[in-house]
Amino acid sequence: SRLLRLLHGWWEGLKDFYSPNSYVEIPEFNGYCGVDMNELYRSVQLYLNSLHAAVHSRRVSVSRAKNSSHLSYTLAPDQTMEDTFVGARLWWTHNVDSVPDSLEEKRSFTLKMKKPDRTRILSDYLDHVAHCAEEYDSRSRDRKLYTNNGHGSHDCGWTAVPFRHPATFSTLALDPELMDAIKADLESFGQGKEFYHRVGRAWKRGYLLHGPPGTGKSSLIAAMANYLHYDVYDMELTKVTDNSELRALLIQTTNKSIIVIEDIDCSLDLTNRLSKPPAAPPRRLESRRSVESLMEADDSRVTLSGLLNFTDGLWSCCGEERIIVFTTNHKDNVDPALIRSGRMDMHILLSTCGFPAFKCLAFNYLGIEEHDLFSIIEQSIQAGGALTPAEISEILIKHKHQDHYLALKAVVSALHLSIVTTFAQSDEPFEEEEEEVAASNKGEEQNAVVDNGEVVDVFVNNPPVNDSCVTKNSRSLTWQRRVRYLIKTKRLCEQRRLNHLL
Ligand SMILES: Nc1ncnc2c1ncn2[C@@H]1O[C@H](COP(=O)(O)OP(=O)(O)OP(=O)(O)O)[C@@H](O)[C@H]1O
Ligand SMILES: [Mg+2]
Repeated sequence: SRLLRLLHGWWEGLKDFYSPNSYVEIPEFNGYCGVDMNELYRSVQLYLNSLHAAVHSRRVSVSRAKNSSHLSYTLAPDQTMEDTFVGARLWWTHNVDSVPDSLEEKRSFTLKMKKPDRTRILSDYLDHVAHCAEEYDSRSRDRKLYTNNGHGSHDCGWTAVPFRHPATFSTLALDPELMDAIKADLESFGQGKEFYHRVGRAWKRGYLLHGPPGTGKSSLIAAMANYLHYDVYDMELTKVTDNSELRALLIQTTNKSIIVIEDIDCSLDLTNRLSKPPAAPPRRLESRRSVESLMEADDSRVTLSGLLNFTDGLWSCCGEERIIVFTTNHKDNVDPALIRSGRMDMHILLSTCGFPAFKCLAFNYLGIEEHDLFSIIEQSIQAGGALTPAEISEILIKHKHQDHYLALKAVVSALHLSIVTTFAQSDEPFEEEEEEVAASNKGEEQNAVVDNGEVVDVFVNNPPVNDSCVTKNSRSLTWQRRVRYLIKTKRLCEQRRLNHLL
């Protein structure tokens, strides 16, 4: 049998010598006994999957992992698929051999190419394969949403569920300039590997999202995760018992992930650092460090300094491609140390809906890009109508089976109510000129006032929906004046009523 093997070897060598082709084998496992997984094998598998051309070859194996939403295609055993690279043609074959006396199989890919191509392109081609595979893996893998629900131990503090939030940048109603800025920032972060290494910074970035409830902070986080194909770690700070648990949680997070701490000002008493009673003077010559750690030991909760270490201490660099996002409704309540630049690199204010953002919502919810009422809505927003995207989407959902006119009219009413409420709460004096305009504009409103004094409600329930109420000079100003006039009348009515009561 030794002779046979020798002859076989010679025969193969001879064949190789005269064959115009060259072959490269990529086994699934390294070494003879096969214990180490060969990374390249997996890359080739992903690469062929990414080409999707595998689907066109005669036989493919299709599989789906449990809970996954993606099908994965692989070449069936002994099937061949063709690829091209810088003008060369290459053929991949998947080999599956059964191992004698065992249930296991020996798998490998064979790459066939013309002999001259081997020296010319092989190493570039394999780099290309690895690169495409990595890209494909990060795009197609199922992402996870992790949370520290308090049941986990230090070994595994996170529990995961599939992350399938549908928010994307195209469904998000945002000021277009802000949206572009955020996207550009995320993109340059995602491609910044070399940059961060070159300048000696940890490859991470912090975003502070602030703004009133319902302006899309959580939705933006989901859109960011979907945009970059990152996992999300939703950290519930109140469930973390102490700083060391915080660190343990940090270490367990994977690369390419967003770590979120919502309502940062509510989850931690961030003033504790400033309002802490002065520590008793150290009795002996203790080092400053140990005094600090004693102070922290007092309250075994997570402290501000623990959180600062979390965001940019040495341990925060234990991985790469991390984004940390804090959200808050009141930026002023957050300790400045926590959000100084370098920790939170970009501060994003999400506020009430501007007109472009409204148009985006109207398109998403009603499927319309233009409508007669749009100009009225634009004017009302300019005149100070402030509704959050959440409030507007709520109105649009409520009316989604009705006429577009009714839905938009409801938005106009809500905007006017918000203007009226804001103005009514302020006690800005009216200017002379406005008084005059108001006087000259007396009309239906006056009648309404005479009726019962609830002029504002009349106005709000019957918003003027065409240009008839707008003078020719300046639309938005007239709107504002009109509203202010009404408020003034309402204030007067209230005053009269109060006087009457007195
Ligand atoms: N900018 C937006 N674009 C589209 N939809 C939005 C936007 N903002 C809010 N919404 C809608 O309003 C709902 C609430 O938004 P979200 O949870 O993102 O607000 P939030 O800012 O995180 O509020 P909170 O401060 O209360 O956590 C979402 O379900 C979303 O559909
Ligand atoms: Mg939220």
